[in-house]
This record gives sequence, structure tokens and C-alpha cells, in this order.
Amino acid sequence: MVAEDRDVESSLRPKDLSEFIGQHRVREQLQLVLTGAQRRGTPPDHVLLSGPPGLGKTSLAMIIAAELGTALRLTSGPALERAGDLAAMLSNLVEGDVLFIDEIHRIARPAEEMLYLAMEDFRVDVVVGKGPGATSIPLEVAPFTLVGATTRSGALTGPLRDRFGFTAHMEFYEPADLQLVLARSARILGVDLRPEGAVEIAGRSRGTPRIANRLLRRVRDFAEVRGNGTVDRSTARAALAVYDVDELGLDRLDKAVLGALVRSFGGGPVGVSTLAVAVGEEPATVEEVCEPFLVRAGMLARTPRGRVATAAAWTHLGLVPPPDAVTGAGQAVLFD
Ligand SMILES: Nc1ncnc2c1ncn2[C@@H]1O[C@H](COP(=O)(O)OP(=O)(O)OP(=O)(O)O)[C@@H](O)[C@H]1O
Repeated sequence: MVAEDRDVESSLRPKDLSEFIGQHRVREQLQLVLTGAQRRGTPPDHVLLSGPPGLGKTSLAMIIAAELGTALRLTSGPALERAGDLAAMLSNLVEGDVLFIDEIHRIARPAEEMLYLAMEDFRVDVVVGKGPGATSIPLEVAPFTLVGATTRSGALTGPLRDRFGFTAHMEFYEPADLQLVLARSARILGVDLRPEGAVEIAGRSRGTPRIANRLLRRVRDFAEVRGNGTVDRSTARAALAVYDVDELGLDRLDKAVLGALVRSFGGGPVGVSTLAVAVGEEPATVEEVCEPFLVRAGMLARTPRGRVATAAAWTHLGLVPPPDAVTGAGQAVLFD
């Protein structure tokens, strides 16, 4: 992400639960968890935030710390390669702190095992030395709340998942909620966004606030350079055509995945790794970024034998679906 976009994105983050749009169930559940703990005067249970990228997990972690009036310490699964990395982080915590671990499913095994004890008993055993002379030194950890974020809750080990007292399943946003996100962002950025412009952008944002905000910034560029700065329906449509975002919000990679599935593999079934190679992407990107949206849009089915393009995918690509193509009606049983 370029510097300007990063600065703008942080200015758009909701600062408290009342500013957090949509996700009504998660908000209600989280409010109860936080208020209950505050009344008892204890740090709340550990929270796991699960869902596709860009739905507001980092924002929610910041909000949790803000609502509790405590500090947020940020790290990520890939940064915790050794148990020592985590021990250093944990030993610096102050009572009540919120420790946020992004991509927690990617934490290394020794660090994960250390985390079990820290989450349960607020202590860790630090092993000093190697071989027969190694000793384990117990270390107290200040009571804290762990907030883990994951795009793949299924990849979490059972023991880690079980140690979270509350799991928030973040869903893709409805277009109406995305319009509210866009209206709020436009207000903050000083963009003259008309309601029909917001409808147009929201409908192409893949149910994801981060994408909505990004498209708003690109449409604003277009409106300022080629128009009078106002984002109405026709400006939004023209701008999004320039950026290759189609009417359903499918971007270049989504279209490449569907195109490969249909043209190179006859509609599937095909394994995700093969599909990723065909489009020159990492399997994790295809699996965690493209697939959840394509499944939700009814274009892709996950079957035990691999990924399959639905009839809607063929049609969307301007092709005639084969007679045995999976239809929308079959999706519910095929999707996991
Ligand atoms: N509910 C919301 N209301 C308003 N804006 C939101 C909401 N959720 C997310 N956003 C906006 O979307 C952007 C992305 O959110 P955030 O970084 O929290 O997502 P994320 O799920 O943590 O993604 P990742 O896991 O990929 O980091 C934020 O900068 C914020 O502007």
C-alpha cells in the first residue's frame, strides 16, 4: 500500500463501537463481553476475530482496547517465529493490556505452545540453555486480553481455538452498510459523494469496507481529474470501468481465477494449488482472498474433489455453461 493510502486508511478507521458500521451481531456480542468484564473489574476473555481480509478485524481490536481504556500491543503470527519473540512481548505487558496477534493461524508451534499457558494461567515457562543443562524459568505475565485475528479459523489448532472465550465471525457487509461506510469516509475525506454514487461503489466492493474505501479514493481521483470532483452515478461507473472493476466487483484476479477454471479446466473440479499456479498467485491468496467472495457471489463451489465453476460463472464470463454445470440451487450443499 502506498504511503498516502495508508495514512488515509488509518484516518478512516472507526474509533469506537458506535462508529463501527454493520456487523450488528458481533457488535452486540462484543459489547456484552466488554461491559460484563468491566463491571467485574477483570480483563475480558480472549477474543478471536475470524473472517476474510478487510472486514475490520484490526479496527475492532483497536476499538476493544479503546473501549477498555487500555493500551494495544500489536504483533502478528509470522513475526512470532520463536517462543522467545512471544516471551519478550508478553513480559512487557501491563495489567489489562490488549495483545493483538494478526494472522494468528501462522504462529510458529513453540510460540503457540507458550501462548496456551499465557492465555490460561498468565505465566510462561522460558527455557534457558540447551540439552541436558537446559532449565525452565517460570515467568509471571500481567493479566491481559488476547485478541487474535484470522482469515482461516479452520487452520487454528484445537487447543488454541479452545482457549478463546469468544469468537466473532465477521461476515461480508451488505451493500446498505457499505453505503454508510462510504458516506462516513467521504465526509472525513471531504469528497462530494452523491447517494447514487455510493450505491454504485458499494455494489462493487465485494462486501468489504477496505475495498469500498479504496474504490472511493480511486473514484475521487477520477472525479477530480476528469470531472468537477462530484461523485455521482455516472462518474462512479466511468471511473470503475477505468480500474477494471466489473459490475459485481470482480477484479482482475477473480476474473483470472474464474477464467482459468472455465477455460483451462473445463469448469473443474480442480485443486486450489493447481488453480493458483495457473493464475500465478499464492494458493493462500486464492483461498483466502478470492474464494470467499466468489463462493458468496455464487460463482464458485468447493467440492470434495476440488473447485468447480457454477453456471453463473460461465454466464458472467460471457460463455454458455455446459449442461452439467453446477447451478445456484446446488450451492448450499456444496459449499463448506
Ligand atoms: N465496520 C466498519 N465501519 C467503518 N469502516 C470500517 C469498518 N470496518 C472496516 N472499516 C474500514 O476498512 C478498513 C480496513 O479495516 P481493517 O484494517 O480493520 O480490516 P481487517 O479485517 O483487519 O483486515 P486485515 O485482516 O486484512 O488487516 C479500515 O481502515 C476502516 O476504514
